Amino acid sequence: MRVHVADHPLINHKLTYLRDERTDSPTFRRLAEELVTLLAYEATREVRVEPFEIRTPVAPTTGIKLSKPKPVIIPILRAGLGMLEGMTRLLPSAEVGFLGMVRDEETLEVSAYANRLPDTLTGRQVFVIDPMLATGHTLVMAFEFLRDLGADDITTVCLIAAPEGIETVRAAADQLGIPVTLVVGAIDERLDERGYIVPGLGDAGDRLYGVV
Ligand SMILES: O=P(O)(O)OC[C@H]1O[C@H](OP(=O)(O)OP(=O)(O)O)[C@H](O)[C@@H]1O
Ligand SMILES: O=c1cc[nH]c(=O)[nH]1
Ligand SMILES: [Mg+2]
Repeated sequence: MRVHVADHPLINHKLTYLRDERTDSPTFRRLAEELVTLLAYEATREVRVEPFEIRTPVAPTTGIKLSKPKPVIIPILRAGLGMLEGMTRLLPSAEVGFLGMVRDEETLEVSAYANRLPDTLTGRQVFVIDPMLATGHTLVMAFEFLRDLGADDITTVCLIAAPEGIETVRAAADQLGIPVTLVVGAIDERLDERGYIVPGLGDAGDRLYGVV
């Protein structure tokens, strides 16, 4: 698994405000969207393109356009929804699938409650978006769903990751035999005893949408 940490002052500036416990929900949502747009720039560096003949007002020229099949963006609900708008702004022609997953706050085990994905993912560029990679259990289960649909090219975009979770996801990607790229805004210090990222930002879903 390739890991790319987007080290950029604008990203670090926005992450700092996102982390700040004084940041309210509307501002948190705006920052999450802005951050994913910046990270998506890196995550789409290898998006597939093909030559495209055009004519400018001055002369004919060959440019490029995104090739088919269209990429697929998969937000992991709830918190991944907070990154969807920013991602589709950069890839407006992408299709969008959905995975709903929640981790048990006590056991940290994950369960899936929603699954609406294309019939096949073979040959498609798949972008999984979820702000937090903590233990990695959520992403591992997501990869298993995607592997069952034939996924062979996955890029995951996260705002913050814990080192422990990255290693878990790396091992799972190797075991599943799927080429995975992880693009992340920051790798934090560690997980605490409740499975929260330290310093992190708390519960991303709650901060985006309130406690349910
Ligand atoms: O790496 P893990 O330890 O699996 O944790 C990461 C997951 O935890 C959060 O979701 P959560 O389960 O809180 O659901 P929510 O998005 O509905 O709040 C987050 O958005 C990730 O999906
Ligand atoms: O720190 C964490 C860990 C998991 N999920 C979150 O939203 N935050
Ligand atoms: Mg949550």
